[in-house]
Amino acid sequence: MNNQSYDLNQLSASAPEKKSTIAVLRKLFALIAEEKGKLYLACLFIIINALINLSGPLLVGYAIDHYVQHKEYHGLLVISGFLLAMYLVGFCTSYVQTRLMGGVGQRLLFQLRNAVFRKLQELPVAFFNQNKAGDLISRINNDTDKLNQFFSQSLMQFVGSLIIMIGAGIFLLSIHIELGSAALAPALLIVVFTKLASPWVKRTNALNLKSVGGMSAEIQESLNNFKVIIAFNRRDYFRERFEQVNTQNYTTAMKAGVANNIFMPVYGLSANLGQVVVLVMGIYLIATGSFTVGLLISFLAYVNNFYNPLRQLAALWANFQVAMAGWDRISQLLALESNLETVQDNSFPVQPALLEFKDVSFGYPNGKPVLHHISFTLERGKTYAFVGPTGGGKTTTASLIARLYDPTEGKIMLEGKDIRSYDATTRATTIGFILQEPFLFSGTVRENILYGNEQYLDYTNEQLVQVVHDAGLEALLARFDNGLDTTVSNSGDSISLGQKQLLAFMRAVLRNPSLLILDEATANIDTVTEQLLEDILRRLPATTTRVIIAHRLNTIESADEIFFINAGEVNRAGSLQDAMHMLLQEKRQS
Ligand SMILES: Nc1ncnc2c1ncn2[C@@H]1O[C@H](COP(=O)(O)OP(=O)(O)OP(=O)(O)O)[C@@H](O)[C@H]1O
Repeated sequence: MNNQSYDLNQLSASAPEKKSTIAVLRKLFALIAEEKGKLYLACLFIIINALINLSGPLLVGYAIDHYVQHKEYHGLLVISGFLLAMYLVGFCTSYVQTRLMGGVGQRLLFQLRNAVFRKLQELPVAFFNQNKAGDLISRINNDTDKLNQFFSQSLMQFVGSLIIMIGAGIFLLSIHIELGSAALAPALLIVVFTKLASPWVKRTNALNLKSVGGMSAEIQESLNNFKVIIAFNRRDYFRERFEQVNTQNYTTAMKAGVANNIFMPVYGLSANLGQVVVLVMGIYLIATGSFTVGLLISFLAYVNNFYNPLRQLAALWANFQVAMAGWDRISQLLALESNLETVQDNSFPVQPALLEFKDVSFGYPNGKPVLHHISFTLERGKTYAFVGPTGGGKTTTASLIARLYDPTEGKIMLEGKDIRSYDATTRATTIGFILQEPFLFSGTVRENILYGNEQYLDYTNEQLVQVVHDAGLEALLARFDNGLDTTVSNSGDSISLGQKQLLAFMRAVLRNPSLLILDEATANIDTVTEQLLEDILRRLPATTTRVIIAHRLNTIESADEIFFINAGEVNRAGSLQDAMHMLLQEKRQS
């Protein structure tokens, strides 16, 4: 039911997206819909530029046949002046077009990165469990930039080259249909080759982007764990692993390089074939008197005008395949939907329990079941303890209460209503969760304790200190040298683990939740401070329900009820002694 896989690498392997190029381009253009005006203007300039390029050879041919051969230098000067003016206009339109498209590409990049980041924020915890941060960063940074490069640098060149090519083709056929057809014939070779080679080029680039993502994930993992690496002297091991992914990246990049350059020689060969055909046939036609020298020069220039853009198209086509491979990786991510959907629950429960598990089962995606048909209730104002052996399922149960995941079977009711019917904000204000490994943001103590709490955002430090005092948290704040202004850097790495837990505790208590879950929240705190936390917990409003997960049984002495969680079951333990007994007796089976 809710065991959807979010592993992007697995998804791409099992269901490679098959979308037409036009459909993809349409989707991308929709992202920059407000840039339409600029796109049209850039298109207009590129058309002007193409027309200038196309009319050049015709004028040159005309000048040779009418002025050079008859030695009419005035006419020649006029045509030369005209050509110069045209090329200057061409320079200006080309410059403006490049600037316009540079902006469009950057805005597309901006929109894409926003869209990907927004999507990341919508996705459930299961998604982050199954994907490596480094690979996601690579998708946001690297893959989106491939699209930017195509849009800002290649797209208009692509359009321009196409127009010049089509125009030159038309001129060639209209000047002399037989000679024109002969000149264009080698282009068929290109069409067939492009059709055959493109899927391979795209695939090779996709593999390369994937290995860039893999390398980024490897770097991220070793940077995150550098302390363990140094402490265990595992530098060699990580160096080897990095060398492995780097070698893989090198190999895929080399293959992508070959693939991206494969079009160039074939296109060059066709262009040369075209020139040779025209030269041979053209000289023959001049000899038979059915063609002029001026026309042959114009003709050769148009053959150039046809094949040069084609050569450019070879490079641009490769860029396009890279961009499409990048887009596939981005669109896989954008297509994911959170499986934590919101449901309607219009019931009006009378005096419901604060929280109820109704026949709940749960297992992680691709993992074994963790909870089997669990039912229990949590009443308002009571303190509950979850105990059990390591890996027994305590954190999983707490994560289900906070709706980090949905049950695979059964229902969880919050205040008598399906927990899935609450919006994320209401749920987060009702349920406070202090995680086993609290995460802090770089900033100050103030910013961290007000994280996700709109209520006190506008308070001055003095007012906030008063709030902290009223909540009985002042002794905790005193553990930080500069109080609210103490700097927390490196995502909390600059302070001790115990201090991190204190901050997470303050953050949760200040939100005044109806249900506060503490998952091993005091594991790194000294006994005196722990006593302090217990006092603070006791002073929470009488209606606040507390769920304490702890291995140290003394921390749960004050619990009203103890649940023993193990082997997929949740059982009432009765007293602390019972819990102790169960812990000693039970072998972990889950
Ligand atoms: N993100 C995850 N993906 C897959 N399996 C997981 C995940 N988190 C936990 N598990 C598995 O679920 C089971 C229960 O884990 P859980 O963290 O709930 O245990 P716990 O009782 O809280 O343990 P501890 O006391 O060590 O914190 C374990 O077998 C664990 O391996």
